[in-house]
Amino acid sequence: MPVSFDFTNVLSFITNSEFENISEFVKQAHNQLHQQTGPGSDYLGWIDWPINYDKEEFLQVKLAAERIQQQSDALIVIGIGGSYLGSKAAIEALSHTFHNQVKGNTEVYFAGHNISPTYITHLLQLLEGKDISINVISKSGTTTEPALAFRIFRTLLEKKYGKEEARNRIYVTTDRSKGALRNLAVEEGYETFVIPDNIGGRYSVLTPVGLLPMAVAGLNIDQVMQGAKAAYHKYNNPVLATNESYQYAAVRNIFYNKGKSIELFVSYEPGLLSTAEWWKQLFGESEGKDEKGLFPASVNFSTDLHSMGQYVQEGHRLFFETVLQVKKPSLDLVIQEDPANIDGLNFLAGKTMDEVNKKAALGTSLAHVDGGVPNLVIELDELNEFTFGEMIYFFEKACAISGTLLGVNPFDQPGVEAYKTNMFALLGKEGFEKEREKLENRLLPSGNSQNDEVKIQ
Ligand SMILES: O=P(O)(O)OC[C@H]1O[C@H](O)[C@H](O)[C@@H](O)[C@@H]1O
Repeated sequence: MPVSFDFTNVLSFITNSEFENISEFVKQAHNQLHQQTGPGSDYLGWIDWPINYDKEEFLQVKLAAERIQQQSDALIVIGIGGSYLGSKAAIEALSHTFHNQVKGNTEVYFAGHNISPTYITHLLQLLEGKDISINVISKSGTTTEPALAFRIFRTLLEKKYGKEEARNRIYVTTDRSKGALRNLAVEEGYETFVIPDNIGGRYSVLTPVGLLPMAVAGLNIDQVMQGAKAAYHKYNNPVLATNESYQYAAVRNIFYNKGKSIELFVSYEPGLLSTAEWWKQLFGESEGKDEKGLFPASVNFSTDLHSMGQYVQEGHRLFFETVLQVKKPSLDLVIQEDPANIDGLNFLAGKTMDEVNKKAALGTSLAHVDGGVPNLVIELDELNEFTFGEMIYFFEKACAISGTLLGVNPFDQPGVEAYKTNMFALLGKEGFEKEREKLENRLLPSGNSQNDEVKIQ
C-alpha cells in the first residue's frame, strides 16, 4: 500500500536537466541530515523514530488510552501547532466525519489552539453531562494558548470530580524533565508522556503527542507506526531517481527557483482538511525563514472550485498544485436511476460517487495544467492507519530535504517568538516592561498602531 508520487503533469514545466542537476544537491542534503552535520541537527530524532521509538512508552500509551475510553465519553486534547495538528489530522482522516471517533470509542475534541472565549464556552456547553478526560500537550510547557485552556479545564475537572479523581483524568505530554508543565505534572501526580528532546513539535505526530489521542479515538496506532516504518526504509536512500519523497522535495525546489511562490495543497476529501493544516505548519514553519520559502496554502476540491476555482484557473500564475489523492475511497455510493430524470443526471446512474469525484479531479488537473498551473499528484492506495503513517513520514522527510536545499534550518522557528513578546508586553507580563514601553510609543490612545491611523487618514 505505498504512497506514490506522480509528477508527469509537471514535466511540461521543468526540464530533464533541471531535474538531473538537482540530484547531486539532494544527495548532499541527505548526507547532511543522516550525518547530522547541518543546522538544527539537535532535532533529528524523528528520522529513526519509526524503528527506534520507545516501545515501553508505546505500551503505556495503549494502556492509558484504554483507561481513558473506559472512564470518558470525551477526551479533550489541549495543544497548539505541532501539539495537536497531527492527531487532529489523523482522527479526522480516519474516523467518522461528524464524530471524532471510530464507532463505539471515545470522542476526541480539541482546545487550547486559540484564545477564543466563544470557542471554549461552546465546547464546555457541549461537554455538559459528559464524563471527560484531558490530554494536555506542550513540548515547552509554557505556550499561552494551551496553558490558558488547561487552567480552565483543570478547574472544571476538579470541581466536577474532586481533586483526587480529576488527577486520574489528566494526562500530560511534555518535555522529559523540564518546563512548567512537567513541573506541574510531577507536583500533581498526573500520568505523563514524553516529547523527545530531539523531536520538534511539527515532527512529533508519531510520538505520544499524536498517538495517545489517536488510540483514544479508536485508531490502530500499531498500523500507524508500521506505515511510518515502511516509509522510513523506502525513503532512506539518497538516490533521487528511486526516492519519491526526495523527488517531491526536488520538484518543489525547482519550482521555487523558477519563481513560483505558493504551493497549493489540494485534496478531494473533507476528512483531509486537517491534514492540510498539519502540512501547512510542517512546510511553512520549516521553510519560512530569511524571506525565503514557498507559501503553503490549501484548498479542498471540488468544494473550493466554486470559490477559489476562478483564481486558480485564471489568476496570477504564482503557484503549483500538490494533489493528495486517495485511490480507493473508505466508503462509496452508487448513483440511482431516476425515471423522470428532471435533473438530467441519469447519465451518472450506475456510476459511484467516487467515480464522479475522480473524474472531477482529473478534469480539474487537466484544466489547471492548461491554465499554466503544474500539478503534482501524491496518491495513497487507500486512507487507513498504515498509509497515514507512511504519508506523515513521506512529508517529514521531503520537508527536511526541501528546507536543506533552500538553505534554511528546517527545524527551528525563531519567528514565532515575535508575537509572543508583543502579546506579553501588551498584557503587562512581568519582565516585558521595556518591550511594553516601545509598543506604547507606537500605539495611539485608541489602541491602534500609528501605522493603522496613518493608513486610515
Ligand atoms: O508544544 P509547545 O511547546 O506548546 O509548542 C506548540 C507550537 O508552538 C510553537 O510556538 C511553535 O510554533 C510550534 O512549532 C509548536 O508546535
